[in-house]
Amino acid sequence: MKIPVMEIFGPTIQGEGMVIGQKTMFVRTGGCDYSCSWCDSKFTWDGTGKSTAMKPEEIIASLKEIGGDAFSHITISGGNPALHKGLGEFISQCHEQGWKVAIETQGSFWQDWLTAIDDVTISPKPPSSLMVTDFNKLDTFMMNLKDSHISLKVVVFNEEDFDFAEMIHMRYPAVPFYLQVGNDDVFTVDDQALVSTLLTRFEWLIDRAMKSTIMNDAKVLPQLHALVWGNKRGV
Ligand SMILES: C[S@@+](CC[C@H](N)C(=O)[O-])C[C@H]1O[C@@H](n2cnc3c(N)ncnc32)[C@H](O)[C@@H]1O
Ligand SMILES: Nc1nc2[nH]cc(C(=O)O)c2c(=O)[nH]1
Ligand code: SF4
Ligand SMILES: [Mg+2]
Repeated sequence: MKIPVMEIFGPTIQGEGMVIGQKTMFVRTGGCDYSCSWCDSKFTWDGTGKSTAMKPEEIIASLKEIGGDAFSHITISGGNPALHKGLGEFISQCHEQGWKVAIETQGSFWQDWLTAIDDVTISPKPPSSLMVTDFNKLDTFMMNLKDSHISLKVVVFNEEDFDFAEMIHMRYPAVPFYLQVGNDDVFTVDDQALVSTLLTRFEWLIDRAMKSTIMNDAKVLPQLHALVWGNKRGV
């Protein structure tokens, strides 16, 4: 089964969440069932980017061509990679290569292959995204992954988003929880100004989390790749 691939890149570091700093290759699929106002990867779903339909073995070959032997971890992102049934075969083939596989998804769409993933990041969307979470779907999604290595990651832009993050953490208290700084200027090429803004937002998010008794065991992180490379793609 073919998979729509927008880009394959790396090795680079995972800049976000539960395995931040991990050396990894990225496979970014096309298409999303959401349309977040501040999505930093809009080209995967707004028609401005072009995908290539690839078989699992073609993606494996491309990863080897681009990354050589200098990696052992793959991160699948998008778009929403969970829209693509064909990724199941790709994940098996990665494991046959001895690679670990991580995924970034928002928890809106289930695939049975999700239980085969080594690191699952689920990122429900706060009010500022203008998306509305279907909690029936998310509850089932979380239940299905109860024996997996998972985490929740909520992007926060404002106080209302923080309240949403607290609600999500309370709903799934046993799941490792990450707060992530929102980038509200995903097109600027002025890296210095962007980094300065992001660090100010990071400081605000740290302060806010420190005041919250609900966030006593949360982790607060920036997008490390944005601090290093700004809005550059393919890093
Ligand atoms: C581009 S999304 C792709 C995966 C999946 N659709 C999702 O949203 O989880 C990857 C991660 O980037 C986060 N993200 C997207 N736009 C962002 C922004 N402007 N600032 C901070 N994080 C952002 C998402 O919340 C998600 O955790
Ligand atoms: N370095 C790096 N880390 C990331 N973590 C999540 C990413 C994503 O776009 O899903 C991403 C990305 O695009 N680059
Ligand atoms: S769910 Fe993820 S890829 Fe889809 S629009 Fe939102 S941030 Fe972008
Ligand atoms: Mg990104």
